[in-house]
Amino acid sequence: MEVVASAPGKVLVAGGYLVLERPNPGLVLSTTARFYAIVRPIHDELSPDSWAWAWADVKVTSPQLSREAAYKLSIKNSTLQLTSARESTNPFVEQAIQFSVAAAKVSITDKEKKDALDKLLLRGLNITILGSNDFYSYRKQIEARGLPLTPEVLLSLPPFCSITFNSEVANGTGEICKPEVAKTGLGSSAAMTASVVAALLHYLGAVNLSCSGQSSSVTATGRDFDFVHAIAQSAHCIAQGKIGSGFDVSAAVYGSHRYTRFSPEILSSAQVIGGSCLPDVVADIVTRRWDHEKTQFSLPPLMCLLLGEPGTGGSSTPSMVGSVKQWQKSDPQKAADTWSKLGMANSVLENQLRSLSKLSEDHWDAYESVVRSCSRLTFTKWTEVATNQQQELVVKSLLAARDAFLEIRLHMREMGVAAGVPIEPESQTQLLDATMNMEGVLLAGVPGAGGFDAVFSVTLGEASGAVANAWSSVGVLPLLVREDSRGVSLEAGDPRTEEVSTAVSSIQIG
Ligand SMILES: Nc1ncnc2c1ncn2[C@@H]1O[C@H](COP(=O)(O)OP(=O)(O)OP(=O)(O)O)[C@@H](O)[C@H]1O
Ligand SMILES: C[C@@](O)(CCOP(=O)(O)O)CC(=O)O
Repeated sequence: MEVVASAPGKVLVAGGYLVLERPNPGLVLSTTARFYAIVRPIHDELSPDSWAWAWADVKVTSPQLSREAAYKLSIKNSTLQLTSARESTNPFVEQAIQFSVAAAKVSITDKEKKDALDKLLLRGLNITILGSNDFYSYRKQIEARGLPLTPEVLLSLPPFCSITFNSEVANGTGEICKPEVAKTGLGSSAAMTASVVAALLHYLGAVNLSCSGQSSSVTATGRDFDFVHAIAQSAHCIAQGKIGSGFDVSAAVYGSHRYTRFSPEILSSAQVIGGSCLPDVVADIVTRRWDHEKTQFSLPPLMCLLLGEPGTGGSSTPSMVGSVKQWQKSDPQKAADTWSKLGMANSVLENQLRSLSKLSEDHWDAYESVVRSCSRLTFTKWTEVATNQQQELVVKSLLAARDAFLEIRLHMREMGVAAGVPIEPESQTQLLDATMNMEGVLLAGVPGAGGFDAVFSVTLGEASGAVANAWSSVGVLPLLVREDSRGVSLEAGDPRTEEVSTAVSSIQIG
């Protein structure tokens, strides 16, 4: 028996910083970048005396990092004891395993099912973790080989490539920092945690994700997704050592949506965790009223999310968040004013995108013809394409979404200047302005907390190709990632064999 579950990476297109405080929403799009967790037993058979065992074997393999960690899992407490070298461990995976096993035990109360669960655990857990290439930055290697910064070069990489580490850097005190994986900022820890939790909870029989894979996770079988979310969010916060807004975990579980954060108090018991009481902590977490909100939201049809890596790297979300919070304290009036303007502009953007989705449903022909025509024109000419009332509505909404986004960018820049952090630094402003002035570009901005690391654009029709070419020509690497609104999902098998069979069938067809 083998279970494979996957969870996507995210892009926060609006609501950065504000989403940290309830009830401000964030608009988060999930992507084609996915983490996969494969769970299977270590032992085929249970030995007759196994009922007396107190510990089960756990093996975690990360082929891309050439890492393997071995543990003993306490059947009673659901806690892990490491039996291999410390270097190969990962706090997100460890917490995901402990929380999932404890959650399965808490949720399964039937005596027979409980015995079956213990038997399954005693056969050991063999967990393999794989992350799509899109989570990692290949910019430096591409540059070092003198290759062009194009999506085609990224496409030529084998799937689930080995991951290279950033070179070791000495910090100010002269000590060498642990090398870090070069990432694209899609939320690898959240996607990884959600995929491991989903695979384990399904494998252990605590949830059934099999009927939900195809449908929108925001509405599909609510209870199972909510259960995966509560466990993944708890494990992620404990592993990370802090409680963020959680939009990354939420997107990994539910897919694209409009997110309002959970109340941090929900995790108060988990924060005072002392190994042995994990089952009590999990029992508490799963009975809490999780008050995060997720409302259906995704890009309207014929719109494309594009991401680029400018390669100037270097911003750090925690310190940017810290500086913004500091500024809120030191200048509360100005901060409240900026936040209120940002909140309004975020809401206008959301409403215009919703209107566009609605227009596409109600008047598809008008919608399609306007979007296709606008995709070939700069925004200054968009009003000229409308020839009837419905088409005018589409153009009006496109332009209003653009204006709202320009306003969001303006206030994000103001906030950056006031807080002394580069939320939309000058180099990004130039790139984003140039991008927003190209044919068929609706939006271009910095995702999430902003900074130098990444840019995104939402383009109309087929315009993304020209934007990607323009980015390549100015040294911005266009990534292969697109929006995919699916959240956690069960997979038919190991994605490495899937990739091979798809490649083989495409060769045969070709
Ligand atoms: N393919 C992989 N297999 C196993 N572990 C991985 C893999 N890729 C990344 N990791 C681990 O995942 C964790 C990512 O955590 P980190 O806090 O760096 O990410 P993040 O801030 O969520 O990422 P991002 O920059 O993508 O938003 C690290 O512990 C890293 O070692
Ligand atoms: C600043 C913040 O709102 C967004 C951070 O987003 P990202 O990790 O840069 O994608 C922080 C948060 O919501 O946890």
